[in-house]
Amino acid sequence: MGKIISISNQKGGVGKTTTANALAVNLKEKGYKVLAVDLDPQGNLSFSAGADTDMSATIYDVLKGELKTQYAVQRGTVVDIIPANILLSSIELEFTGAQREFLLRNALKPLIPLYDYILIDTPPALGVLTVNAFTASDYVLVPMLSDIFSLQGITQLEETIDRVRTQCNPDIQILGLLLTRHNPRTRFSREITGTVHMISSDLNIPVFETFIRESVALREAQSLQKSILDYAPACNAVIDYKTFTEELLEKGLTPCQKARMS
Ligand SMILES: Nc1ncnc2c1ncn2[C@@H]1O[C@H](COP(=O)(O)OP(=O)(O)OP(=O)(O)O)[C@@H](O)[C@H]1O
Repeated sequence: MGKIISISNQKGGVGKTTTANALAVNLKEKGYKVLAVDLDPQGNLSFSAGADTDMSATIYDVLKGELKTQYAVQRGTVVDIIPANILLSSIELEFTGAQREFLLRNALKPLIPLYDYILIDTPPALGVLTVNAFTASDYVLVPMLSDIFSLQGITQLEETIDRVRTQCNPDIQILGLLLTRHNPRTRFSREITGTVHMISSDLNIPVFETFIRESVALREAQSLQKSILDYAPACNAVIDYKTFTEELLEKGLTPCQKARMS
């Protein structure tokens, strides 16, 4: 049975999409069957994975109940993906009924036996889409920048996850905080890292030992819709994401049973 992981932080531009893409590529490289789900109306993960978002079905059609989930899966240039486009932004207004938090969870159920990992890229907000992602997920992974604004949002994120745990998904676990675009050599970064550790121990959320350094090659690979492992295997951030994937797997993120190959 596949494990579902939301990559989430309500702050924008902290590396959610990049982490979803990099983790998907690395897990696939290790032989796992991986599905990426773009739940961000900006559709950046869909673009970087080489998915078509104009003519093909998207997660919006699935959540509206107009299409079986399987039919929205595309074989992207990087991994299998259910894409998103801007239409998804109307979900907040369109879905006002009871049980609306469970739409994604119900939609993904038939795919769980087919994949080892399902990675959900969430939008930079704590609205109905993110709550749907948390309700569907076994785990949440929180990328963050080493800056003060990122720190301020962590408590609010933790409260939202707590609320989902109480109301919709008692099993959800926070995997930890992943520092992205991090430069440990500046004094400021070191100071912030100290504060991150303080907050994380207050909230009982681990910080990953691996952090991700800044590498322009990541941006290039995304804009060329290429796998980061093919495009720039030796660049710092790509090496860091590989190490991070190992750390994640070592810390117990193993699927219950390898998915059957389709
Ligand atoms: N380690 C890195 N090195 C260099 N650039 C990076 C790195 N991580 C992310 N970026 C770049 O930073 C920008 C924001 O990253 P990304 O889109 O992954 O953030 P996000 O949290 O998903 O954003 P949003 O909240 O808008 O969805 C992108 O242009 C991405 O290519």
